[in-house]
Amino acid sequence: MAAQPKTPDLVHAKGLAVGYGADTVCPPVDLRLRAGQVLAVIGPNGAGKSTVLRAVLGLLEPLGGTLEVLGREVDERSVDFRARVAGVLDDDAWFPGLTAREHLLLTAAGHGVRNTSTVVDAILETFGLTDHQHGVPSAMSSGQRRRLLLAAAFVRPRDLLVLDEPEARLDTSMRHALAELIREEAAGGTAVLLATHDPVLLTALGAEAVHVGATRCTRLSTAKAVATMSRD
Ligand SMILES: Nc1ncnc2c1ncn2[C@@H]1O[C@H](COP(=O)(O)OP(=O)(O)OP(=O)(O)O)[C@@H](O)[C@H]1O
Repeated sequence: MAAQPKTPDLVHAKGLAVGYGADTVCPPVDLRLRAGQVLAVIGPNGAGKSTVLRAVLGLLEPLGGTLEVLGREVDERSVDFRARVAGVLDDDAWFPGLTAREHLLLTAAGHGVRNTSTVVDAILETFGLTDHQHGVPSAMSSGQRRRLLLAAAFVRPRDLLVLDEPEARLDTSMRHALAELIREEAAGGTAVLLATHDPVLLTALGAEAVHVGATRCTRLSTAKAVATMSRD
């Protein structure tokens, strides 16, 4: 029987040290994430989860160890990286004069999506934003803006989706919908790396997790991760 081709890791970090200036914020972390997998990063407030995600997105230089995304050193300015990696961090940055719909159209068109109008209509519906599509983000609630940020990541092509606490500010029904969307992402072959504080989301995803602790980072099964979350 012919050997199965090895699926390359979309994210592969070994002894990755992250931080600000010369100071690391957490112990070194190992990450391995393949196409179609979901991996959570968990840990208490201030543990360093967002900082790890920022490094994976190429927004922070690693301070040590190795980090490869899409099989090579991270270069967030490369066309390939920008085309294939979508990230949602906890930062709202909007064009003040553009509506929700216009933001999504711009994102989709900028990433070469065809039939942008149809695609955007569907995403607006998915994220419950159809009735708010003609409003500007500054006139939306914080939860609606959060939905829009997430929608912008789902409206464009992606092989790797990096989400920082995607559950934040979402109501219960949107959280359920989000779990389903992430499951569909993985089923479609996208790799999903997410920081989360939500054991319900983690359980719904059945995802393994890397726990960022004070003295070490540990890869855990879903059940162990949920138990650990209750102690953080
Ligand atoms: N821009 C920055 N400059 C310097 N230190 C920072 C900066 N951003 C975050 N930190 C510090 O780095 C540490 C890790 O922060 P980080 O945001 O990665 O934690 P987190 O695990 O994502 O926390 P939370 O669960 O609260 O979102 C914290 O001590 C924080 O104060």
